[in-house]
Amino acid sequence: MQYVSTRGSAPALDFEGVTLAGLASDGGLYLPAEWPRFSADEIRGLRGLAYPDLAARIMAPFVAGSLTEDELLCLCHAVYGDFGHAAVTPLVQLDAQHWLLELFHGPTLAFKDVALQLLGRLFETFLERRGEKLTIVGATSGDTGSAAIQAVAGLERVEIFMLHPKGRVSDVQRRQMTTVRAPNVHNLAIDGSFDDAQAHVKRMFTDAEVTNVLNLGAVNSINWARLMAQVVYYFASALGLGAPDRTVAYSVPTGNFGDVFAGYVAAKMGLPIERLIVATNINDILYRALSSGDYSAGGVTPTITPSMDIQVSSNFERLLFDAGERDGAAMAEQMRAFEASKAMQLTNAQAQGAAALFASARADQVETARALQWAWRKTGQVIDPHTGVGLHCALSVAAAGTVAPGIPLVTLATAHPAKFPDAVERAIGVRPALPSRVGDLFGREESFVELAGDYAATRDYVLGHAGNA
Ligand SMILES: Cc1ncc(COP(=O)(O)O)c(C=O)c1O
Ligand SMILES: N[C@@H](CCOP(=O)(O)O)C(=O)O
Repeated sequence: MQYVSTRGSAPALDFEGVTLAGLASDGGLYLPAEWPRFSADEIRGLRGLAYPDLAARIMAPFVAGSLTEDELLCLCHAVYGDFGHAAVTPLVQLDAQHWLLELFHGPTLAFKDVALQLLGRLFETFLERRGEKLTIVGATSGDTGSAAIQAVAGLERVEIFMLHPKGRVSDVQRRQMTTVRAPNVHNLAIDGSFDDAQAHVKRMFTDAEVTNVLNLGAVNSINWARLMAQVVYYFASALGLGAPDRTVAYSVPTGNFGDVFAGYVAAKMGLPIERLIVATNINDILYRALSSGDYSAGGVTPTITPSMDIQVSSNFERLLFDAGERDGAAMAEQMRAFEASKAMQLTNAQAQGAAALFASARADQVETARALQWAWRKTGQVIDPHTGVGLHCALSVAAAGTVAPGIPLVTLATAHPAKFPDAVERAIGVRPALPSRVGDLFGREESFVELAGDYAATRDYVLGHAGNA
């Protein structure tokens, strides 16, 4: 399988190449040159497989040429054998139409573990093979950071610098990052928003001062391998609900557009997905883009769903490229203009391509709290606020008839409620406890460095400390 950049001028790479490269050298994001496709019969043949076996079958076409089927299967068993639930990503029924897909049974209690546990092992495999080392720079609004650090802490060939916006992640999220003591882990709290942190990270990949001395890698969803691993749970859940003989719709709490783009990939591969609901909080650039074509970033307002406090959604570029005409030069121009003005209008082809599968809804903080109350009172489920945004949007699109009553509507439960205990307790009066597998998070000492919000501060810190672990 070959991968091409959304901006058209970076070299095409194989799976090993894109996994280690992260961002393309032209600033674009890698996508498969073409989508592998499963027929309805082939999808039917996947029914009943255990999650690790299913994962290996779904991901096989994407890794072809870089991993053998046996190597991939071995990795999948090693990664998914260790989750806190035998089904890895279990479905929970809420009522006749609504379901939750629980994605938080990994070690750091959010959906990020599903992909990052695999990515850590892919790094080890490929770096060992090449005899190379990798300096990872990442940005997090809370969950990617903890999952990535957990996945790579202690690895000999990897060093990680993780940027989070100071004071804008939950205490549990911050402690999951800053209490990990490993010589290859650096936590940086920057003045600014997640968008600022993500912009610094992307800029480093195209800054020759950095790339001339460091072999940079990415753990954010700019790394294709992240999205590839997330495609699997769309297949697992849809198969469980009757696919391919029944269509399924999904409501996906969205920030960087990675998780919902994985659903788009599943649909491209032949999974019958009725609709993908892009569920946003009040930082609603994606809601505006998908409902009116206006993709313009305002300031970021902090909310009770901090992981989705994002206004520049990295992976939206992948959709614009693929749903438009896969024209790298035009995409590069469109993104250059957006980076300068922070505003863009979708082309007709992009808007129509997106409208075929996506719908969008938004939830403010009151609506989010009401969704938590609905889940608790009607079904006894304690859900996290990000899942609450997804559930509010699922309930509202179902009420509006956008998804017909006979079609199962699955809300992705992207984090464990105990990651956001204050917001959950305020909404339903119940304080969720951390599962014991997280250990004594509040008894451990924290360590992180505080940096100013400008790019130079981050770049200089990374250049000054890389390799000094
Ligand atoms: C708990 C949670 N829900 C939802 C999201 C949004 O996912 P995505 O950035 O893939 O759109 C995130 C952050 O990525 C998250 O951490
Ligand atoms: N919500 C995310 C933001 C980064 O998203 P990613 O999927 O691109 O890594 C987080 O928790 O850090």
